[in-house]
Amino acid sequence: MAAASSWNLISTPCLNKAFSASLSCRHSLPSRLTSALFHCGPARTKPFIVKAIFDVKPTVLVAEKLGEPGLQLLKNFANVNCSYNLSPEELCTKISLCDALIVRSGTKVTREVFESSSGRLKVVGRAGVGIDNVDLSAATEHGCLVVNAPTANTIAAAEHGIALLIAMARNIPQADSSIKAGKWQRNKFVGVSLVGKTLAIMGFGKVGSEVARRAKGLGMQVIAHDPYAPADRTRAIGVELVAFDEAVSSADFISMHMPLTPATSKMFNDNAFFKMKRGVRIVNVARGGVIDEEALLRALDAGIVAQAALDVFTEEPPPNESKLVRHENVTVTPHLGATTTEAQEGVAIEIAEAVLGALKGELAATAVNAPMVPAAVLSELAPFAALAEKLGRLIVQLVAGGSGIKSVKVTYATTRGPNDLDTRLLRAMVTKGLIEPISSTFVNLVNADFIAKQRGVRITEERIVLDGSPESPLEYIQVQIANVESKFATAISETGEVKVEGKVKDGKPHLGRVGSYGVDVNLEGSLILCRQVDQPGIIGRVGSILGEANVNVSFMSVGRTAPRKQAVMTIGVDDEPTVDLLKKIGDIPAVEEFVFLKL
Ligand SMILES: NC(=O)C1=CN([C@@H]2O[C@H](COP(=O)(O)OP(=O)(O)OC[C@H]3O[C@@H](n4cnc5c(N)ncnc54)[C@H](O)[C@@H]3O)[C@@H](O)[C@H]2O)C=CC1
Ligand SMILES: O=C(O)C(=O)COP(=O)(O)O
Repeated sequence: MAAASSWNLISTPCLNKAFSASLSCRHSLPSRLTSALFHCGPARTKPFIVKAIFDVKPTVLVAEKLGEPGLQLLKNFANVNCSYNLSPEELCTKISLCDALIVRSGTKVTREVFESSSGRLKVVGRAGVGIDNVDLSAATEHGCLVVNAPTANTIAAAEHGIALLIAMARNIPQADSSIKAGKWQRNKFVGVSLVGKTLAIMGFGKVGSEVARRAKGLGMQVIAHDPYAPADRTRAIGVELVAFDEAVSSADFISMHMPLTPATSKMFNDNAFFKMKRGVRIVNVARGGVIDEEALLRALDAGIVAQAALDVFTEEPPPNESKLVRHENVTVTPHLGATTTEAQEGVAIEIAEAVLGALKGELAATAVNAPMVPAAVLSELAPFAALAEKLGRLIVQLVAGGSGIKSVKVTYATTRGPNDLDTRLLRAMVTKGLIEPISSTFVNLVNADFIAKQRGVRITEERIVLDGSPESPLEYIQVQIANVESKFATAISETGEVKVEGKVKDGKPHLGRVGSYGVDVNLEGSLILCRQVDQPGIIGRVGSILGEANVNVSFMSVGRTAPRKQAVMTIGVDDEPTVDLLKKIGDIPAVEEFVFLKL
């Protein structure tokens, strides 16, 4: 049966030259999958679009054991090739014939895998949560979507954490081995009680919070450390959010539940063990790499750590001779956190649906590097998406710190009815533009809403319906932030919000209004916005200050209320002016205020 599908991906890659070149070539593939790839622009903030038409069934390579219900779903739509235990070379060979790949934690999806796919691989499905075994940058650079199954194994992992906690505290694995070896050692295996003890949950996400709930049920005092968790979420289940040092120094038990990232890699090192209570007990069902395993061994030998229970290891499987694994105070399981019948069925269905949805061009809710949107919507909205992001990026820089951004309104002026204008992409792009300059978290189009919510930013949308031909999806987009001060008072509208408005002009994002002032500039490079008394010579003076400092002006526009009253000058600059240079502009007597903005 022929399955036709169009496939589209928006992302924000750092495009290098080689990548640009590889994106713009056409691939001639055995499955008659044709792909056309084109850029909307070279910058990392601009989306790129991938479109592929399947005229035969897509092929899905399942490289690790997946639950049967998921396999059945896949088989209804795709050719499914289950090949387990592939060597890295075998995976690279097979991948060039596959449109999607499904893995668990045991397969490393490296840059070489994406390179070997020669552009055919469109989706990688991680049948589980942690995506540290997938090279996300390489995936994005190769226009490949990565989706995961973030919810179905939460309870299994939390239950395994609790199982390890109790088994460790009561020496169950050691006692089991002892009795099977023909011994009866009732005095050797004296355990420790959990009730009343302090458990520090490191990483208060889905698994961490479920472990916390269960530990409270066991009568433990639970504290948590998570730099990104909102305090009201921890408070809701009676858990106190504390700093890292406080968590590790006051805990009797520590349980890891953060992802493995460059920031969490070897977070538990000699320094961290040094701060811990003597006799602390550690559980790790997150990732081996969050612990410096050699440091843990030292801490065990020194008696700082009394016991450890580990489901995960830096290298899996760990070397046979691993001193850590063989340590008498260490309990180990072979990465079993997600391995229950229920979780594996759930994960298989969750990942099969995500991969199939992606192959069909649907918006992927569990995308970890980029979302998918229908082809037609995407190509039509691409320039407006770039505009939306630029407006977000611009307005957030106009806000003066202190009061926090809580309420953002995005207004779309359109001739289209609600069913003919899908604004999800535009809202996500405004959000991305708003959040990225103020957040250390990487924001992609999928997590943008979530991160905004996490930061307490409410984004509302409104339409202004215009008369006219619905040929163009939008006339203009307005973004307003209420209840904040502005660094540039001119940006405050008559109704008191910081406001910017833009449109797409000649296919490019264009700024049309700042506060109540009309302006007329392309949204590219960097901008100086300057309000001055409208009088002869100001433009020339600003121009020569910039010129003398070798700052190249790309464009300039002036909007004014009335002759000789106030005017707003917008200057596009190719180079970043120094603070001293900006001060010179500010020192011009007619200049009332100015702001420098990076787009
Ligand atoms: N052993 C197993 O079989 C399983 C292991 N896992 C591991 O558990 C991890 C957590 O899973 P979920 O709870 O579903 O993910 P999640 O994304 O819901 O939670 C992760 C939490 O870690 C926090 N975090 C990030 N950086 C941190 C840092 N530097 N310090 C403290 N907290 C930090 C995040 O803010 C987030 O709240 C996964 O990334 C995966 O590696 C998950 C499922 C099964
Ligand atoms: O979901 C996760 O992050 C896990 O660690 C589970 O891994 P697995 O799918 O069992 O190899």
